Amino acid sequence: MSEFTKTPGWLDWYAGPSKPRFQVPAGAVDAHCHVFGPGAEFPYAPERKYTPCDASKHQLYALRDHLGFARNVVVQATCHGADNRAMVDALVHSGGKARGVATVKRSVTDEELQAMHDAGVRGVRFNFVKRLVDFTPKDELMEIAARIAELGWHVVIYFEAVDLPELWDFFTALPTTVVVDHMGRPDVSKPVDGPEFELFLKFMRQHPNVWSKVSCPERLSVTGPKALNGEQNAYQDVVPFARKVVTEFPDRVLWGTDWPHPNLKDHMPDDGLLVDFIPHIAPTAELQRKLLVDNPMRLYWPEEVTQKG
Ligand SMILES: O=C(O)c1cc(C(=O)O)oc(=O)c1
Repeated sequence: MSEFTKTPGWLDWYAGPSKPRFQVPAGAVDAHCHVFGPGAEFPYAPERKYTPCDASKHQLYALRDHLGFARNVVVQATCHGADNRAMVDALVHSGGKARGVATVKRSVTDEELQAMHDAGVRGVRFNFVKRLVDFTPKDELMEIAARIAELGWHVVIYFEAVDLPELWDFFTALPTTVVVDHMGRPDVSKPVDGPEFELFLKFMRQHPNVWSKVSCPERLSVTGPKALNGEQNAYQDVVPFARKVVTEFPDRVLWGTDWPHPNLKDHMPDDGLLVDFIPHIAPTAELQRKLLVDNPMRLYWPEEVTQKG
């Protein structure tokens, strides 16, 4: 029994997801997911902004197998702050089938970074979403970025679309590959060719080190329909945005379930139906293979990628 009480209104992850109709290519990577605790073993951080339900590594890997994925990238969730033990424990017990993205402070030692590297961590996450984290000074983040660059790691950034102009100079000064969570959270009620999303596309066009996760339609969608009850055409309002990114930058996109879907307020999607969303945004077998296999392998398991040509 955990001593933690969930945030009021918390939606637990969807039990008994359907089997996807879309069969992901062999070797597919779920490149954005989390573990929560379990709180009794890996307590949630005192500075957290929400208290989730537990979501263990065993449950994550059972979902991986059920959905037909081969590997995971486990991203440190903000409810664990800069205590990476639950995430690292998931990597260590994955049989080499999971890599991770950590959250660290300036005080992290070189030995701690090396230990995380040995466990499979390949990136750090900088979070600018105000409801999730307190502000970390940019000079501190830049110092961390310079240190992790030495290890060949990258930086994952999470921000809201309206904040991109203010963060632009910082993001474009980062010395590593930069991976944007959830397409920079576009407001999909605005036009796909409007100034807000154009700025995001310009960010990717002008900076070839910037990648994007085309994840979280369930979070971004305004009009649905929801990925529930067998719905095969879920989150139609997100499709033009994600498809635009996938087709324009096919070698710099990643996809992830975002399981266990922290902080959803409206509904909890059936993860099997979320997988069925993929062919709507990556319509060809080649785009699907790049999105689900080639790109995440190049970023997270480069030593397993055979050099071509
Ligand atoms: O939008 C969110 O609430 C959210 C939260 C977290 C986290 O708490 O780490 O991660 C995500 O990818 C998304």
